[in-house]
Amino acid sequence: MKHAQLVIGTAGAGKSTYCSTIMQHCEASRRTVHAMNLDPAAEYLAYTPSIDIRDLITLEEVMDDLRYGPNGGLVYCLEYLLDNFEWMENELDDYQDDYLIIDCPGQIELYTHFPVMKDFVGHLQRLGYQVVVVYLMDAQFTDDAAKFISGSLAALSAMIQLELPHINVLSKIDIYLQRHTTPDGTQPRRLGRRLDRFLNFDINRLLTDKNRRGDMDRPIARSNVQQGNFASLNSAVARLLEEYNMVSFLPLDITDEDSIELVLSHADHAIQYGEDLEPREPKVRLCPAPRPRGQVSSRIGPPSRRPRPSLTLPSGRPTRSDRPSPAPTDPGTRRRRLECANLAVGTPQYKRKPTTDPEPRMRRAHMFACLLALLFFFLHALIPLLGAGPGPGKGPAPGHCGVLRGKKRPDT
Ligand SMILES: Nc1nc2c(ncn2[C@@H]2O[C@H](COP(=O)(O)OP(=O)(O)OP(=O)(O)O)[C@@H](O)[C@H]2O)c(=O)[nH]1
Repeated sequence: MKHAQLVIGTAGAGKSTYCSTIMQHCEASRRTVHAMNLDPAAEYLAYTPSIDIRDLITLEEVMDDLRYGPNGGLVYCLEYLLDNFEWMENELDDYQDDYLIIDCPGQIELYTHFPVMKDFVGHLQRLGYQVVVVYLMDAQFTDDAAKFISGSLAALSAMIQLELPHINVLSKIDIYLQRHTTPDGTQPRRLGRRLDRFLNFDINRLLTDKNRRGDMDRPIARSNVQQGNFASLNSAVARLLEEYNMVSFLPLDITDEDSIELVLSHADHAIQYGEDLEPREPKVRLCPAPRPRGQVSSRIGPPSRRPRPSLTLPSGRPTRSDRPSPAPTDPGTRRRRLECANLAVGTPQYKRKPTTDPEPRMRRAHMFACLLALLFFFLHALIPLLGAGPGPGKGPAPGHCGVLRGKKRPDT
């Protein structure tokens, strides 16, 4: 199974930064990920792409040669890519089984109006790729409820147009937190709750909350949502999105490893990444030599499963480097744990023999049943002879002396 993330979003939302952040994060956890740049106008990228549309065509060439404007030129470049998709197939051949992160251009109409991106995804799917869309929206959109609603509608529009598993991400949370932090380093008490309303699209609260001065440095601007000619339309659209639970967001703070992991794990889950991976064989020798105390290889053990982080606000959480390292374990305990781990993965030399072999037990039960049957048979055969005495019609044959029980043989 092949997997890919299609990273889209408004211009400057942080798509390239997201790609580079995810790549670094995966590299650190020894996961192979390759980036593909689909922006023919990109001048600077924060990562090194393995596949780059600029190797095929650039916006500059199109604008110079065909005298197109930047937006028309961009659409032309992507259509040119689709017309020459064999080039892309050749490029993809080098990364057959790898996870791809595809950095897309920032023109939102490519996902909401034109069919080019949908066709591009169709080609990928024909090659066997499972694709998830990661839609990025800048956290500064939360400053204004109207802006936020229109950004959410754009996300919804892309979701409907592309018809793919879809994740919405509120990017640049680090900047958002910084902006709301006072010079003495404290954050307003309501900051988390305020952000939560956007993440869960609790627009009802956004529209009805009183913006008391002093609650926030920057109160949510609601004026253009609740006033003017479009107040009812705005409210209706917002309530529709909220009631049908169509849009929600994950926070992304690129300075917080847990936040990055949260977004990545949602994306992985959406395309079932990792479910077809074979658990790696532990590297253990068949007849392990006794290890000196305290030298236990930490690589041995069952394949570790990353705990799925809960969907909580990243603010104020310690980063991975801040967390205290676990207390050292004594070598004896570690050895016992290692043995347990090896038992759990069924390493041959540690396979425990069943304490009782089932075969002899079965045989014994079988013999016992036979004996019982024989005894039963003999009892049935002997009882009439021994106990019953001559009954009517069952007496000894004439001339037979018989056995007279309890009676003396009459003297003759
Ligand atoms: N502090 C911070 N800066 C960010 C973050 N994401 C992006 N930026 C900055 O925002 C600017 C734009 O980011 P890009 O990653 O180039 O955005 P983009 O969406 O790829 O831009 P286009 O491709 O032009 O649409 C750059 O200066 C980044 O350094 C973030 O999470 N935190």
